[in-house]
Amino acid sequence: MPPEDVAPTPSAASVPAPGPVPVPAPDAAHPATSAAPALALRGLWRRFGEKIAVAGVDLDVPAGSFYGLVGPNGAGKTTTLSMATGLLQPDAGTVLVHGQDLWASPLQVKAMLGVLPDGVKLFDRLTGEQLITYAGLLRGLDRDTTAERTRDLLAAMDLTKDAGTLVVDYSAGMTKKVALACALVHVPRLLVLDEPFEAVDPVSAANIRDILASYVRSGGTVIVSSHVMDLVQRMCDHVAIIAGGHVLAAGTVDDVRGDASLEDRFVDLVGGRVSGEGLAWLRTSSD
Ligand SMILES: Nc1ncnc2c1ncn2[C@@H]1O[C@H](COP(=O)(O)OP(=O)(O)OP(=O)(O)O)[C@@H](O)[C@H]1O
Repeated sequence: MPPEDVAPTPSAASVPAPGPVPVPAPDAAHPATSAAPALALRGLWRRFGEKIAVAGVDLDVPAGSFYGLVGPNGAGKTTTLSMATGLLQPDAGTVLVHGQDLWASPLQVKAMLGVLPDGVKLFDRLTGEQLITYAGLLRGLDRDTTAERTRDLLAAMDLTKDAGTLVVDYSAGMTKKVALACALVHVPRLLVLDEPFEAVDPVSAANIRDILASYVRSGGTVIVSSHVMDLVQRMCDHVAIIAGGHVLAAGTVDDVRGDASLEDRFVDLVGGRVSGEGLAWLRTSSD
């Protein structure tokens, strides 16, 4: 949905139920302070040794948008999102979240963020219920609110029956879902999700999409990275295509894809298709 089509902020109770739980409206928890983009990246650079992972990324994510970040393996998506969320210091550039400089005021800015990082270790010797509770209390919620939201989030993620299981014993998809619950519990203004649907079953993925769509309708902003072009085309209203640490295209999904599908546009821009001819030895029959 383009930001201009975002409905006026409804109360949490009037948002269509995303699965079993109504997610509190982000703007109820964080009154709007400005019309600045939810996220503005300016001249972001990051090098690892000789490897330049991110080479001058500029990006504006409009407030109230559902923004997809796509790119081939090694494009720099995770590095960009890590710098955008305070997990990795940029070599150069600025990160503004709702107009505030993240690296200048990390504590204030991080209070507005909910982050599902890729590959960051969780406190997995806690149960799922304990981990969400810990995230809520760490974010300054009171015990009653934390308990209520933990229960709702466990239900929304289809984890109620596994609430007492240690996270270390969760499957990959269950781990992703409990980490997403931790990112949501304090009702951030900006949710940054690195490959949130990876390893998640189709029913849970549909429930999560509903939760995120409802969150956006109620005034929040979501950024997701994904390799599933069809999903991004259907779910997101904006998209950026990144390759080699650069933004190749960014804007509304319709503007970026033009008359083609997002996948075709992606392949056109990024290139890299190879024929299987070099793998002649892989054929199983002799003809
Ligand atoms: N900690 C690190 N040390 C060295 N190189 C790194 C490190 N993190 C990332 N890189 C390199 O930076 C580049 C960008 O990596 P990044 O993880 O940001 O890509 P990505 O777009 O998220 O990829 P994928 O889609 O495969 O997850 C890659 O070449 C990667 O090898």
